[in-house]
Amino acid sequence: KTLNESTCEEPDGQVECGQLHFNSNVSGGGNYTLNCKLSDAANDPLKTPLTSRLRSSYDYIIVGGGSAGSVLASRLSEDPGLQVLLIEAGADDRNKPQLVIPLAGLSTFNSPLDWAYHTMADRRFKGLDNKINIWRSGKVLGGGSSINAMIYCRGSPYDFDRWANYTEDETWDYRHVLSYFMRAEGAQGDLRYSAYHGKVGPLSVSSGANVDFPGVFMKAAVEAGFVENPDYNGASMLGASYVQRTQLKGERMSASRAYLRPALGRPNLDVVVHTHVTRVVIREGRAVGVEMVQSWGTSRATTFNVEAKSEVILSSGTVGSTKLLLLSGVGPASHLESLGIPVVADLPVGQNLQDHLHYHVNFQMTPQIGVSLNDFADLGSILKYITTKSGPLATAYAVEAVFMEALTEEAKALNWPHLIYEVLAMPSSSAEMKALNYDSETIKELSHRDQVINGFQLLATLVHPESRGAIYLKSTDPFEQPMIDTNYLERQEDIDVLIKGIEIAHRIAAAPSLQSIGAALTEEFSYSPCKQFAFNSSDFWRCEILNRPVTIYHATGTNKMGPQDDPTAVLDSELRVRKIHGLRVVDASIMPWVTSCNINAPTIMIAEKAADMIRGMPPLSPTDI
Ligand SMILES: Cc1cc2nc3c(=O)[nH]c(=O)nc-3n(C[C@H](O)[C@H](O)[C@H](O)COP(=O)(O)OP(=O)(O)OC[C@H]3O[C@@H](n4cnc5c(N)ncnc54)[C@H](O)[C@@H]3O)c2cc1C
Repeated sequence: KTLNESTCEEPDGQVECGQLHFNSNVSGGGNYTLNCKLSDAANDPLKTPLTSRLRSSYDYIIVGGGSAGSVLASRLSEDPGLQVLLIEAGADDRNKPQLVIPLAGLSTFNSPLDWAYHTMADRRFKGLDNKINIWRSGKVLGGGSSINAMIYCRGSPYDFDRWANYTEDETWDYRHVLSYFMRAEGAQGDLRYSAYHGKVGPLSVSSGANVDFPGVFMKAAVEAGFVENPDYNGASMLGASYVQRTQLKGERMSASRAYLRPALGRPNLDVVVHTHVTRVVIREGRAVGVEMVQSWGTSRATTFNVEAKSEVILSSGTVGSTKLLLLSGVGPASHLESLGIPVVADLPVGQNLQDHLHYHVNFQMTPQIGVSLNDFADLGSILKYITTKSGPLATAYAVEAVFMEALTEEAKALNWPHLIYEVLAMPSSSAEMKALNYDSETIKELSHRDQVINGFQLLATLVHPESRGAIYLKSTDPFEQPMIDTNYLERQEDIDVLIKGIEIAHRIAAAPSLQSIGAALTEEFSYSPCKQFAFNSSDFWRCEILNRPVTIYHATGTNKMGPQDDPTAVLDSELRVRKIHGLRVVDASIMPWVTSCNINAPTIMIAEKAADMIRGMPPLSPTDI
């Protein structure tokens, strides 16, 4: 069945455009094809492909048009006196309905719009195919913000005060960064009335439920001891809240859509896509430009060099920026020497890797309320979305509420959660487990989940991991994926927090409101690798957690900023690469510690703040509420 008419077209005739396919197998319903005419499908003057119109030099070259790069390109090009070039390895994001209809973003996984980085095998992760994780990562304008779950969460004030303390730079404290969060934000609905939210910024943030489901969860959370919190980005993070989403009127608001698109017509901003930067050119301790390879459609790859008069800014994401620094001779000397790369600066690039992991606790329930798995792809939902831009297709990948829990009195006083529960209004399925790279044996053993039509998941998330991983190069080939040693769960403390998280998830499910709708664990048995342990014992959960750790794609920290005298820091607090002139990193990799929540909002804040630093403007005045 075809539901609408398409006007979408890709400039190079590549696929991905205009159509979305929904398969509603569970309900026995048909296959639906949605041809989209999108409100944002304007004829923006994006320059594709790379042409002779490119200049030989720019004041600023930004590598990577993701969350941070989109903000920087927009803010720096506000100054008509500056020539700015933004280089993106992935595709143009316009005319792609899967990047607009919120739930449809899931279809980008393992597509050409996803770098799909493979981590190194870890023999402890027996339930994962080849014992690896696959890190989703947007290879498209907007980067992660074009494919992410759209949860808008800034983090705890303490996160930023801790950064400021460590870097000895007070402009990173909460009061200062709050001004940048607010500059970025264009709050919608009730959020507009809060003093903690920005009203006129480009990044739209919406709140409120899309399905009937979460009301009962909020009630259950309160019964289980959480306070109801109207705004986790407000006075306190802790408690149970409806999720806030980077969306406008039911459509995804990526950083590209918010920042880059309105800037595309500026004569001083050039943007190229399908163009992969292979190296930063560094001469006599100064970054003077970049080398890049362009491959467009079937055309032959071409190598170009472009010069930077002022700075090269790496916004290629935690994996991409780390890889580029290493390829350019900036990194641990012994590692670079082992690959024969001349050492330009011996710095701890790639170390301090941190990520957020979670454990899915799966529940079934009697089908009295809310949505079922069928509802996410059925004709009713599609029509609801088309007519009202709401319903299951508008959810943040089915996350409708979040509960945040601090485990100690000290953390409670700091407003600093140890655990976050994302409440997923959807039961697990083989398709989901496959996307998480569970191995076929595990999927087979858990295949009874496919029979659960009404259910939900509590994603217990470890917020402050103690374990640290690292990223290295496998070779000097710029197109080869790097080695990502996640080192997940190396520290017992991390496992202990997740076990506690599972306990609390059970407590929430035991609350009267959820019991009244028949909430029960989807499985109460030990699957093969953990059979030697009694179900529900700590050893059992430890085994489960270690067997298949699941990331929520929050890799950070590999190019951390720090104080001048700290040999573990790659950048100074103005995000300049130490020992090199004219080179900065501005993206999620700069965080010394991962924030207490999802990382898109803080990455956008970092780029907003960096734009002022780069332009030599004073920081925004602190906000005191
Ligand atoms: C599936 C998924 C779900 C997520 N859910 C959420 C969520 O709900 N809420 C939240 O806050 N965060 C979420 N995140 C995390 C968040 O979106 C990212 O951490 C954030 O986008 C990182 O921004 P960045 O600018 O550091 O990097 P990116 O946004 O990844 O940008 C890097 C850009 O650089 C480009 N690039 C890389 N290498 C090169 C090169 N050599 N040459 C040229 N270009 C290059 C990439 O293609 C990309 O466009 C999620 C992430 C994923 C993948």
